[in-house]
Amino acid sequence: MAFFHAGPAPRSAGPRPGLLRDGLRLEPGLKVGLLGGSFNPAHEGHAHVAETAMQRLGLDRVIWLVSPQNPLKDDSETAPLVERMASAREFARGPAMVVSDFESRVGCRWTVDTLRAVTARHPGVKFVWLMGSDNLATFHRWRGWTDIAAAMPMAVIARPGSQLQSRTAPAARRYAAFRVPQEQARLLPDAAAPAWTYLTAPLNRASSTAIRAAG
Ligand SMILES: Nc1ncnc2c1ncn2[C@@H]1O[C@H](COP(=O)(O)OP(=O)(O)OP(=O)(O)O)[C@@H](O)[C@H]1O
Ligand SMILES: O=C(O)c1ccc[n+]([C@@H]2O[C@H](COP(=O)([O-])O)[C@@H](O)[C@H]2O)c1
Repeated sequence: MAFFHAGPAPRSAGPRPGLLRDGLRLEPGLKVGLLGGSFNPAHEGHAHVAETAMQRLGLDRVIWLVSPQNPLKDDSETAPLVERMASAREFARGPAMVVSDFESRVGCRWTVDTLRAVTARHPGVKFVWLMGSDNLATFHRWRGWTDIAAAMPMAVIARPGSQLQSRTAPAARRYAAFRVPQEQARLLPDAAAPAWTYLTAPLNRASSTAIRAAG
């Protein structure tokens, strides 16, 4: 199957830059996971999330969206974007993983804006938002969180230390009726938002905070 079509973007996509550089575009119908993160630095936990989602959801691609700055985190500890892009590339192994500076190029910091920009630029692509369960626990504090949930289906990957808290979080309760059992996770990319699933993969303990503390 051809994943990418090289050449000019179609008229319907407009002239605006998309998730990929170099004149490449994502074919309509592709199932694409979006893994937003600070990657400060990247680590095996990110590869674990991306690979788990790829396998369990049957994704064609996972795009690692390197955030210019998490709006809820202190920026004094954030390494320059070029360093975090390079770090993400070290762990995003294989042709199905793509590291993107889209948010920096289009000037988005808030995920709700990013998802609007992404879906407008890539009509017909089946996107799924990916995140660890620590982020589900605090998801209700994100700007426009109900709009994010309405923008595309979401897959949450279990992370040590946040599993119980995330399962009882306001977002989990609000969208309980739209939860797809993990045994049926392959249906998620074709499901209508706010469908979501919670994947209890084997756990991975890696964290950027621990790496920074050790370094
Ligand atoms: N070990 C892990 N297991 C599950 N999800 C993870 C893991 N590590 C990171 N994630 C998820 O990957 C995404 C990007 O994470 P991020 O770049 O913030 O790394 P982090 O290790 O959480 O960083 P920090 O410790 O600085 O907060 C988030 O959705 C986060 O929940
Ligand atoms: O938009 C928000 O309100 C918001 C609040 C917290 C985190 N995010 C996004 O969540 C993703 C994971 O962030 P992080 O720092 O945990 O890697 C990343 O894409 C952030 O931009 C987004």
